[in-house]
This record gives sequence, C-alpha cells and structure tokens, in this order.
Amino acid sequence: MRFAFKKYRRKQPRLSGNNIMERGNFVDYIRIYSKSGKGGAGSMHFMRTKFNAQAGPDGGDGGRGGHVILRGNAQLWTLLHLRWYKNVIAENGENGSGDNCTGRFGKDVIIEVPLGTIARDEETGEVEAEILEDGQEIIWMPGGQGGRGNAYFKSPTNQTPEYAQPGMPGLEGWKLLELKVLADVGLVGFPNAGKSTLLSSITAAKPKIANYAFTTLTPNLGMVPYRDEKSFIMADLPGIIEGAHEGKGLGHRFLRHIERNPVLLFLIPADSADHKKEFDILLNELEQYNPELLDKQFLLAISKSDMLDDELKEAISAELPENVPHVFISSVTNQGLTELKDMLWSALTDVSNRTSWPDEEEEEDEEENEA
Ligand SMILES: Nc1nc2c(ncn2[C@@H]2O[C@H](COP(=O)(O)OP(=O)(O)OP(=O)(O)O)[C@@H](O)[C@H]2O)c(=O)[nH]1
Repeated sequence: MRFAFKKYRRKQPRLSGNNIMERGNFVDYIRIYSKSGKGGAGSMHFMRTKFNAQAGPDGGDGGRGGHVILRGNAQLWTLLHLRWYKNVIAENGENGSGDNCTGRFGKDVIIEVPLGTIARDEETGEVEAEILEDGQEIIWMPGGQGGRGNAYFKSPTNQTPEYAQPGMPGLEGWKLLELKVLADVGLVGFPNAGKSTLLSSITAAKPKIANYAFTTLTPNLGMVPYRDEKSFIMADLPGIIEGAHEGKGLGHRFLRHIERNPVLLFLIPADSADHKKEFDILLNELEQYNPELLDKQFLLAISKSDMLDDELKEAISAELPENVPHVFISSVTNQGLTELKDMLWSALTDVSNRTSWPDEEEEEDEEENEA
C-alpha cells in the first residue's frame, strides 16, 4: 500500500538519521510505543434536531487523525536513529466547524527505516509491515476517521447515524521494528574464518579485519561486481560458535540476518582441525535457530587455502559432504576467487542448484525398509 497524501509530505515530522555515521553503531531491534491520531469530531453545532440538517447552518466533518507511516530509506543501515524515540504519536484530527469547514487532518508521522525492516505488534507477534524498497511507504497505523458534521446529512443518502459520532480513535500499542539485512549471499563461519577479509577482497567494503575472534560485531554489506556489469550483494555476518542458538558468543541475535539471504556461503579456514565437523556445527546452529534455513542454497569455501598444498586439498575434499559444492580460496593470493564468484552467481540464478537434505521421516522410512 502506498501513501497517497503527497501534499502533506513536507510538513510531516520525520524520524530519520544521518546515514553514514550510523554504520558503526548497528542497531537492528527497536521497541517503540506508537499511536496514530484520533479523528476530529464532526461539527453538529446549531442543529435543532439530531438528523434534521436542514434546520441549522452546515457543520463540517472532523479531520482524519494522523497516520504513522513507515518509509524505506536506502541510505539507512540501522535503526539507531530511532533508539531515543520511545513514543511515536501522530497528531489528532481537528474538529469540524460551522460554515461546512472540515477540520484539518492530523499531521502524519513518517518513520524512515532501512530496507529489510519488519514491523510487528509486540503482543500478537504479527508482522504488520515490511519495507523492502527505497521510498516505499506503508501506512502502518492509520489515523482515525473524522466524525461527520451535519452538512454531510443534507444528502438523503447520507443518513447513517453512526457517522454523526465524534471522530474514530486511532490505533495504539507497543510495536517492534526489526531489521533483517537484505543480501544475496550471507557469509557463515566461525570467528576468524576470514569472512571480513573475503568481503574486503571482492567488494569495495572495508570491514574491520584482525586476527582475533569476534572482530565483526555487526553485519557489513558489500557489492560484488560480476561479469557484464552484473553484481550481487554479500553480507559479512558476525562469527557463529557452537551454542550460538542458546546465546553463546554473540548469540542468535545476528542469525536473523541469515534468513533473508537466498544463498549461504560457509567459510571454513584451511587450518581448521576438522573441516567436516566445523561445517556440521555451523549447520546445527542454523537448524536449531530456524530449521527453514536448511532449505537455502549452500556453498562451501575453504578459506586461507594459500596455506595448503595439493595433497592437503585432496584430503580435505574427501572429507567434505558431496552434496555441497566447495572451492578452495585465498583472499591474500586471490586463488579461487573467480571460480567462487562464478559458483555464487550460478547458485543465485539457478534454482535447480538447490542443495537437498534428506528429510528425517524419509531417513526413518529407509531405515525401516532396510530392517
Ligand atoms: N593466510 C591467510 N590469512 C587470511 C586469509 N583471509 C583472512 N586471513 C587472516 O585471518 C584472520 C581473520 O580474518 P577476518 O577476515 O577478520 O575473519 P572473520 O571471519 O571476519 O572474523 P570475525 O570478525 O571474528 O568473525 C586475519 O588475521 C586475516 O588476516 C587468507 O586468505 N589467507
């Protein structure tokens, strides 16, 4: 639903931020008390009898209460700018007055949010709005309708008594705004796997890189240029450790960002003690968080492969699951990066490339049949 009242736009209070500075302060979850405006009362002034509008001067309708509107802004990366807004309250509509004067509409409040923001009701958990495009506007909480003034009842078709009431109330309640980063490819790996280094070597993004765990505390996005001026977006997500779904390490807060990435690239470093086990732990953490994540397309990259000779590569390849394509890469020597981009692009464009996981019930059936 797009907001149609363009002429009111300039006057609306906007809850927006100063873009770039906010990248360092990643906030992806906000609880906010939100209220749309009440409709103004219709003017019934000077009426002699309740529905005999002919008997007095015309009274105008009350103005509509202000909406609470969400607007997508591609320059925003976090919800930080909303942190201090505990209440968002739109203005009430003005009452109608004599001489058929319609009350002024209450001012709408526009909340600017980054793309990928979901709005929920705290009590019901219901998703009420989702912003995916720059400039997209959704009337999240509509303002109450204004009451009808007696002018309205001059028309014989407009005799519905309930419209003669004062304006309708707006909506109110505790709401949640949640940001799920929008990217084509999400990088999944233990801390120190080389995720940020990969992002910085194939995109123009400059994430923090260091030889210690949890250098990346917030998602970083970068655009990967591909052949023929094509491109895709890659997200470097904070490292996952065993028990992340129970809150260990940085916990499961950031796992929500993976939900939006159609392709997941698992990064396992060449110097891992057990590549297969590391991959299984990561898969398990994703599954514990949300089993639907296993329906995504997976690719596996063995990072820091400049440390490996051909023999070691063969040994690692033999350990890895056959149904997940893998590639050896090094962000230092650029080894395998072109092949990796080709694989990512075909995974993004080719739905038939989807990794299939045997369903537990199927496995049980097979076991029974074998017995
Ligand atoms: N030899 C070699 N070292 C690498 C390569 N990629 C990354 N490293 C090193 O590995 C360390 C960790 O790299 P990061 O890119 O910060 O790892 P990360 O996965 O983003 O780590 P977190 O932010 O903790 O999740 C750094 O010291 C990098 O220099 C590579 O291709 N080869």
